[in-house]
Amino acid sequence: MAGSGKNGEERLSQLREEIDRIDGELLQLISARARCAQEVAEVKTAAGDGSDPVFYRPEREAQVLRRIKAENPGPLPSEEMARLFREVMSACLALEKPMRVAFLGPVGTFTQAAALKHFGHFVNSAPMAAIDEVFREVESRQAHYGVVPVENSTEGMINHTLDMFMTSPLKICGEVQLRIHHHLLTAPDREEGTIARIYSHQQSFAQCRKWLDSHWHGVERVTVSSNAEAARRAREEPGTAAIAGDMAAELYGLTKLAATIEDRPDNTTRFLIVGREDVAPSGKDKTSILVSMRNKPGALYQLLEPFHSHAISLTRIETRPSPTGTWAYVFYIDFEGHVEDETVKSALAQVEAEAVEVRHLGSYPLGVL
Ligand SMILES: C=C(O[C@@H]1C=C(C(=O)O)C=C[C@H]1O)C(=O)O
Repeated sequence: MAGSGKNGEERLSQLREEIDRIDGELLQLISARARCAQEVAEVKTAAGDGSDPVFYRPEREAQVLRRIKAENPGPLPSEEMARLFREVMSACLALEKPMRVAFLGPVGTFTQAAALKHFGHFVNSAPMAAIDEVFREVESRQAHYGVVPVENSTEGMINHTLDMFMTSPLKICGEVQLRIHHHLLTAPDREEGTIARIYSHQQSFAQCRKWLDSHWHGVERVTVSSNAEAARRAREEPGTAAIAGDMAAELYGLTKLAATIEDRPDNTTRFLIVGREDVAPSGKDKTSILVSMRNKPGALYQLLEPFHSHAISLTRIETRPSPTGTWAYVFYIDFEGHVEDETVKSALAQVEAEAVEVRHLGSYPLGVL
């Protein structure tokens, strides 16, 4: 039988020697890569104007990760290979100065998981109590970037985030999607029969509504400000449970009464990365704009026609009430392409001719991870 007996032992020790040799090479190669990244930072500093130079380049990172996925020979899945390289780049970048990334907290939220997925684990992630605080932290230069949720595949748009762009000067620099798995969690010593109250965030309750109705009908549901807060309470209060994700479960040492209880198996949340700089084209980009139109017949048609005639694919259009007047509206539009593309420029010029105001919220790489 393979793997047993003297031959198996010999083969194992050969393979371990081979792994040691490869690890030695990897060590040298990763170090060589890190020295290159360090030198890139020196060049950027020398070319800059003396003010805080920007080392992080979202479009370049997207290109590196896309290439890794395209050229991955296996057997590791491309997603996993990209995640490994994500961490290598994150460590290389942190050599210069670890970035500070503000996210919608507290610690243990899905937004923190999204921030670490996008930037890797070598950034300093800073929890904020509310979406507007994330924006303020970046606007006031206390953080390099911010991460906020913008839409969920089950529950729709997060209007608070959209509305921030009406007043904030920040740019969208990236997007990241996260599969959201919810669990019913309790402190390890609790009995299932003693649970009289379930805590969670309103979005998570909505994403697990059917499951809760059929399994925990009649048990009190209490909405709190985040999943992590729900987990904290479940840890402390006897007779309670929480709906939250893996990060919060781990953080508060909770056990799963039931795993992956979301009603839809493809439950996904999309997050935006906000920052102060424009992002150069990466080759596969998306653009977000905010348009306010005059309230007249055909306004929506006039807004959409230029995208159609330039064969630009719209990925989303949302309507929000305008802050300036009753029954006036602003449209949030996401479309494929970068604002530096000629077709995009031409379509936007046409929209601008008809609109009261068009604001470019950012062009950024399509999420890779
Ligand atoms: C090395 C660079 O700087 C940073 C580090 C990168 C990397 O490690 O590959 C990529 C982009 C930047 O965030 C660069 O601009 O090429």
